[in-house]
Amino acid sequence: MPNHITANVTLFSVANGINGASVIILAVAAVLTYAWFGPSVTDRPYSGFPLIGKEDVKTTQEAKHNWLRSAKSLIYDTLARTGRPFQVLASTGPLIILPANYMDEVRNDDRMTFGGFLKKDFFTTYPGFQGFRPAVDNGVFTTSVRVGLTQSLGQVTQILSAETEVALKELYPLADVDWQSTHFSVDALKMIARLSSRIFLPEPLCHDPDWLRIAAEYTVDFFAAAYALRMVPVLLRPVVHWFLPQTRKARKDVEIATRLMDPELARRRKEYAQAEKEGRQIKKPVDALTWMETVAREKGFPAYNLVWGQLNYSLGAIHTTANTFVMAVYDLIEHPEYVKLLREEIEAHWDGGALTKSVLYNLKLMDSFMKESQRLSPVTLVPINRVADEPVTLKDGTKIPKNACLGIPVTAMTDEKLYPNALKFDGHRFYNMRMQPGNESKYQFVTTSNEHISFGHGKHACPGRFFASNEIKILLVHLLTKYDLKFPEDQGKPSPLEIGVSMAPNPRSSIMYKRRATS
Ligand code: HEM
Repeated sequence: MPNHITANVTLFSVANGINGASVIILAVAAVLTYAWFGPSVTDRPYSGFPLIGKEDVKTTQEAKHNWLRSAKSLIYDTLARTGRPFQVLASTGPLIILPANYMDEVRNDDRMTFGGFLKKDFFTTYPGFQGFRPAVDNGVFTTSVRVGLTQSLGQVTQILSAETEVALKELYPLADVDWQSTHFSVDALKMIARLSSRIFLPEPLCHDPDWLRIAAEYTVDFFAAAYALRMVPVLLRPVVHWFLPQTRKARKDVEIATRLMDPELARRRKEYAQAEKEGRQIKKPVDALTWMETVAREKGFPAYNLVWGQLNYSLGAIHTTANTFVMAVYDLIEHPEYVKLLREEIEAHWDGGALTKSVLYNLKLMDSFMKESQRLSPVTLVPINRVADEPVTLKDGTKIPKNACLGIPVTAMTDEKLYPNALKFDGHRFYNMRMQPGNESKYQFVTTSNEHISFGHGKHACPGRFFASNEIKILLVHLLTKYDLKFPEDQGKPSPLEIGVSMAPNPRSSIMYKRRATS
């Protein structure tokens, strides 16, 4: 403490007859109170961008809550009115929103990084948050998805299909009975966690109920912990993160995942070391542990943490795919004419035997249907997120300060100039565009563009989208051929829960299902 302050404190305590301990307690309380309620440096808006969403509220906290409640209208209304960059106070602090026409400039510019965004927003240095460390620390995780997972798609399609059959039978077992009700988004999360784990981890670990719980829940626990910690002033986070129930839960998940995976990792290390000693080639299992281990060795990261890598697979793959799948199923129920058309398409290309990559490729109406569903119901309103690692001046003179967070929202996906009748669901939209000469690869579910950015676009476009596409198609094939679906009489298509920029199906909403007589 500087001398003059110590002197003043001493004088103050002597004058008031308060002992030293009380002064220290009072001083700590004052610092904590200031830290909690005082303005935070990280919440200070950037210069040069109008701040939207704080006009009618007094405090930063209120502005952050306003963003959580009304992100969609703040983005759409402001861009419709001004068409210009602006900033909001997101729960993470100020966030610059750039209109869609900045896409070309941002998507491949290395000065604005996706890893920087994860690092800044998700506390990757605190225990419990290690699930995003792999995506931030080095390129091993992303390369393992881009190369290992994508190249294995042919090999894993049949495994996914067989696992889907078993999972569906277990979840919806009853044959020859009337309509049953279920919370479909909860089931979908279980199914995607199970299918993805079947590919990412070896047996029997992939079926371990404790692991399956982590695979489905770590994302929720992780984001809940991040939200809770963001509400704590920056100065106090290094201490408070040890005590919040949400951060403790995330830490516990990482502990359990480590305990579950350690024996398998130790077994593999021993086996590979022995084989190397004997100069023997071994056939490694096709799973994410192998993909990450291979890339880590090639890139020179022998101490790469495969448990954290596996958690990163869950964070990236499971909720995103489950939510996209649920939205597609809701759209199917809302547009039953497509149930008939998609069943006909499946019948035309699949004999009920092995479900191959090429069968999935030929399901072009299903592909279009999924893309249309994702266009109107993306899992996030801002799929492109970056942090500027240095000051950046864009072509029109817009200056992005160093360390600023920026995002590009999905507004182009409902732009009438790009999509006639943009708000109307048209399952044939992309099928018809794809059938135009020269367009075969332009409008597939996995194709990214400035006009369809649900998987991002450019350098960081989601490398897991090919796998996600196959997983969703396999689920739809089995669901459509084996079950009839409808909404309960008293409930239409459920609206998604909108929390900030996240759009998630409401877990309380139900659908009805009935096993088809022919299945
Ligand atoms: C429907 C499901 C999915 C959606 C909607 C989705 C969406 C996204 C988005 C919006 C991005 C950021 C792109 C950008 O900034 O340009 C992204 C990145 C990424 N996704 Fe996905 N994703 C999905 C499934 C998956 C799956 C199954 C995996 C596999 C593990 C995965 C792994 C990744 C990785 C590694 C990145 C970072 C890429 C990079 O930094 O270059 N995603 N995803």
